[in-house]
Amino acid sequence: MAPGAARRVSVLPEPGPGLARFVAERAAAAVGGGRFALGVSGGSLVELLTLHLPPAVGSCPAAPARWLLAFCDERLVPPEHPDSTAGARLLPRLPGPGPRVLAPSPGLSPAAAAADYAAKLRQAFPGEDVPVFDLLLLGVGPDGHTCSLFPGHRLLQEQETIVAAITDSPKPPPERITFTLPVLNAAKAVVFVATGKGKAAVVKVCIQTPPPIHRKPSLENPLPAARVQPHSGQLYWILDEAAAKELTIPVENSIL
Ligand SMILES: O=C1O[C@H](COP(=O)(O)O)[C@@H](O)[C@H](O)[C@H]1O
Repeated sequence: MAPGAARRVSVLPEPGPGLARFVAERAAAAVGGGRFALGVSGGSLVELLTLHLPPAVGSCPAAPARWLLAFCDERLVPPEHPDSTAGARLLPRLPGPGPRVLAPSPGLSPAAAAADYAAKLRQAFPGEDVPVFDLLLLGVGPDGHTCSLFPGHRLLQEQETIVAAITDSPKPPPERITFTLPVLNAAKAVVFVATGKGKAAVVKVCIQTPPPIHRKPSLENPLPAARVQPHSGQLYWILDEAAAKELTIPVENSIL
């Protein structure tokens, strides 16, 4: 952990409703100061959100109309493709009026899509070198990737760009764009969500292996998800029992 950063690990029988309530509470707290900037990853997480977020955020002051919703990574496929996160069913299900959505523009090359999305972010976060999200919701793959940052990939070293293009993703589809670690680590709060026994081993490595603070991180270690240590924000892991089954540390049974 970065000095000063708080981390909580919660194991819930059904993470979806707890996660949705958590997002609603964060939204209600943040909109007092203006808007609620939320970043969402893809994969199983967006499916959980599609089911559980809409009923949790219908009422003011958590209402999505005051949100800025962005995608932490996106697979470069047409919006109607099942791999598209922005094209997933979440957005139409949120109660209206909907959030302001920042999504990568379809039909561009990976490099152009990354530059275009970075420009949209810069416009939405004026005056901030690195956009500071109120909350980022992230997943983790069984290999330890998060967003489209994969183990051993050179993008883990990226410090200048806020959105990077990847054309050799080991997980299909190969062309994607992704927030870089500086954006993930600038957030006020980051929540990792992992479910299922296929995530148990990587969850244990990410949560229980201390970061090698005594030396510059190598390409291989720590895993991408374990490199997310918000500088001054909070870090949460929300797990179901299967994903938590290899943990040997004390965990909480609530998130709020
Ligand atoms: O490819 C991706 O994978 C990760 C993990 O997805 P999951 O389905 O195993 O939960 C996801 O967080 C990321 O956004 C996505 O592009």
